[in-house]
Amino acid sequence: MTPLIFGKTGQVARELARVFAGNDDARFVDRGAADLTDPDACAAVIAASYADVVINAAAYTAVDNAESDEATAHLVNAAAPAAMAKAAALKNIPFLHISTDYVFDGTGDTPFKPGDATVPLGVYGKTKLAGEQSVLAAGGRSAILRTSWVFSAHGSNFVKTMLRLGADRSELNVVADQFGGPTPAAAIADALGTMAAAMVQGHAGGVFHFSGSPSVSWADFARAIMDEAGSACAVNDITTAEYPTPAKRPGNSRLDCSDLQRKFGIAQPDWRAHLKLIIEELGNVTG
Ligand SMILES: NC(=O)C1=CN([C@@H]2O[C@H](COP(=O)(O)OP(=O)(O)OC[C@H]3O[C@@H](n4cnc5c(N)ncnc54)[C@H](OP(=O)(O)O)[C@@H]3O)[C@@H](O)[C@H]2O)C=CC1
Ligand SMILES: Cc1cn([C@H]2C[C@H](O)[C@@H](COP(=O)(O)OP(=O)(O)O[C@H]3O[C@@H](C)C(=O)[C@@H](O)[C@H]3O)O2)c(=O)[nH]c1=O
Ligand SMILES: [Mg+2]
Repeated sequence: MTPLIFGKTGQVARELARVFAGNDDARFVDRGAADLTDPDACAAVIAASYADVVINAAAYTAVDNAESDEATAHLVNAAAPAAMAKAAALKNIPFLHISTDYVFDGTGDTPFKPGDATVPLGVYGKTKLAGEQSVLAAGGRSAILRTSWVFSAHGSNFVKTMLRLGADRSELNVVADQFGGPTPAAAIADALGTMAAAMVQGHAGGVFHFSGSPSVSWADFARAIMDEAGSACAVNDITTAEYPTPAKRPGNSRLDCSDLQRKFGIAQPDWRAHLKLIIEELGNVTG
C-alpha cells in the first residue's frame, strides 16, 4: 500500500504514523505542503503522487470557533475534501475521509445508523456534512468514517482538558445530558488502516460509524478520567443549559457501529482500556 495522508500533527494523523510506521511509502502532507484553505493545492498533491489510496485526517475541529468563522470551516471541511475526492477519482484510487457525530441533531436515545437523517446543529457539523456529500458525489470509490469524542495523548481533547482543569480545581461542572462514545484516536487509525487495505483490494466503501464503547455522558467520561488519573477533583452533573457555548451540541451522539463490524470486521474499542494507557503515557499526577 502507498498511502497519501492529509494531516500530520492531528490526533488521528499521529496515530496513522504509528499504523504505517513500517511502510516507507506512506507520505504525510502537513499544512506547509498543502493548506486545506486552498483546495486546488490539495488536488495538485494527489495528482502528482504515486499513492494508491488517500486518507484525509485533517479538518477544522474547533467547534465553537467555527460558529464565527464559517468561511474557513467550509473551505477546510467541505471544499478541500471535495477537491481531494475528485483528484483521487481521476486517478482511480480510493479516498478515505473522517466525519463526525455532529452531523446529527441528537434527538432520541438510540444509536444513529449511517443512513439516518442528518441535521447538523452547528457550523462545524454543517461543514462536515457538506464535506461528506461532496466526497460521495465526486464519483470515485470512497469511505466515510463517522466517529465521535476523539481522545489521545496528543493534541487537544476532552481528556487533556479535564486533566488540566482537574489539577487546579477541587470540583468541575460537566454536562450530563449529552451522551456519546469516547473514541481513542489510536483505534480510529487502526480502523482506517484496515479499511484502506480493503479499499485498495477493491472494497466498495460507503458511510460507516465507529465509536468507543460504552456510551456515556460527558460528566461520566470526566469522572472516569479523574478516577483513572487519581485526581481528587469532583465532577458535578449539570445540564447543557447551564453550560452555554456558541455552538449547539447534540444530546444523543451514540453511533450504531454494526455496519463496520459486518463489512470490515472492525469491532468497537473499549475506551476505558485506552484511557488507562493514555493517562499512563501522559504520566499524569493531578493530586
Ligand atoms: N476531535 C474530535 O473529537 C473528533 C474529530 N472528528 C474528525 O476526525 C478527524 C481527525 O480529527 P483530529 O485528529 O481530532 O483533529 P485535530 O484537531 O487533532 O487535528 C486537525 C488536523 O487538521 C489540520 N488542519 C487544520 N486546518 C488545516 C489547514 N487549513 N490546512 C492543513 N491542515 C489543517 C491540523 O494541522 P495544524 O496542526 O497545522 O493545525 C491538524 O493536523 C477530522 O475529520 C475530525 O472532523 C470526528 C469526531 C470527533
Ligand atoms: C471544559 C468543559 C466542557 N464541558 C462540556 C462542553 C461540551 O458539551 C462537552 C465537551 O466539550 P469539548 O469542548 O471537548 O467538546 P467538542 O469540542 O464539542 O467535542 C467535539 O469535537 C468535535 C471535533 C467532534 O467531532 C465531536 O465528536 C466532539 O468530540 O463538555 C463542560 O460541561 N464542562 C467543562 O468544564
Ligand atoms: Mg473541542
